[in-house]
Order: sequence, then structure tokens, then C-alpha cells
Amino acid sequence: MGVVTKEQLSGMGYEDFIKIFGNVIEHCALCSAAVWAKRPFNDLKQLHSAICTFIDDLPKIGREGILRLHPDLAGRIAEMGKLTSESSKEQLSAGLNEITNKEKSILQSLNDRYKSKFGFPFVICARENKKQAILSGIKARVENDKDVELATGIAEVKKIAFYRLLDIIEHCEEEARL
Ligand SMILES: NC(=O)N[C@H]1NC(=O)NC1=O
Repeated sequence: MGVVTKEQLSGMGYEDFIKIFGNVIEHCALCSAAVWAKRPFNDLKQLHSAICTFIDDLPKIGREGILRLHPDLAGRIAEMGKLTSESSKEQLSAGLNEITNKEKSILQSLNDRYKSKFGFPFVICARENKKQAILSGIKARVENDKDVELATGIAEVKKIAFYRLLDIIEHCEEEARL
């Protein structure tokens, strides 16, 4: 169960709202600051759907920018211990803390190839994918077109956001399904 009740959610002022939901989209407090204007939100799904609409309404460079705010999986920011607490927890849940040196160098070189091809990082919902699925996912996705990858990456960002909201807002079992 999350920490914010539905009553608190629906009556929240923007300062608390940004403090609490500011990293639902990684490093993009602007998203929560903007979406607050669409209140009231009566539950998690309404807030998630407002966040998704905000992202979908961005121009293409804005959606690419959202992807660029994400750290690489098992990348240099993770190595330096500088991930956000959310991203750190997600990378842990995918088992990326147990990655071998060989797997890490394969993943890092695929991440580099992906970024130089598309100009944004490979984004995948780490809570839904273990390290082998991440490795096979990037191998396949690096061969796609840029438009396909922009759409796929954004769909993954929305899944990441949903799980982050589940950690924050009280919800019933029914609402916990995407
Ligand atoms: N690059 C990438 O997918 N990063 C993210 N994925 C996820 O689940 N959390 C992240 O920070």
C-alpha cells in the first residue's frame, strides 16, 4: 500500500504534489508541476492517465527529451552510485546488481550503440524485465527505426511511472493492474 490516501491526493496543493510526485517521470518534475492543473485526481489511474496525456501531447523533441532524462541500465551513473532512489530500486529488482563483468560490458556497448544511433537512451521498465530480458530486448530493439523506438521507449516510461505511483498512492488490487 502506498503512503498517500485518495483523500490526500484529491486535495493536494501543488508544492506537496511536486515534492511527492516530482520523480514519477525520471528527473522530470515539470511533468508533475504541469499535470497538477488537471486535478482533482480521485485515484492512481486518473493521475497516471493525466501524466500519459501530458507526455503524448508533447512535441516529438519533448518526448525524446523525456527519454534522455533516464539513466542507462547498469551504466556509469549506476556505477557511481548516483541513481535516483526510484531508479536504483528498479535496477535492483531486475537483478542488475548481480550482472557479471562480461554482461555489463555487453550491455554498456549496446547502450552506447543504441544512443549513438537514436540520440536517446534505451529505456525499458526494469520492474517487468530481468537482466536477460533486458539484454535480449536491447539487442533486438537497437535494430528498429527511430520512430518505433521513440514510441516503445515512451510506452516503457509510462509503465515505469505506473509502478512508481503504486509505491506512493493507496490502491486496491484492481487498480494495481495496468
Ligand atoms: N534506461 C532505463 O530504462 N532506465 C530506467 N528503467 C527503469 O525501470 N528505471 C530506470 O531508471
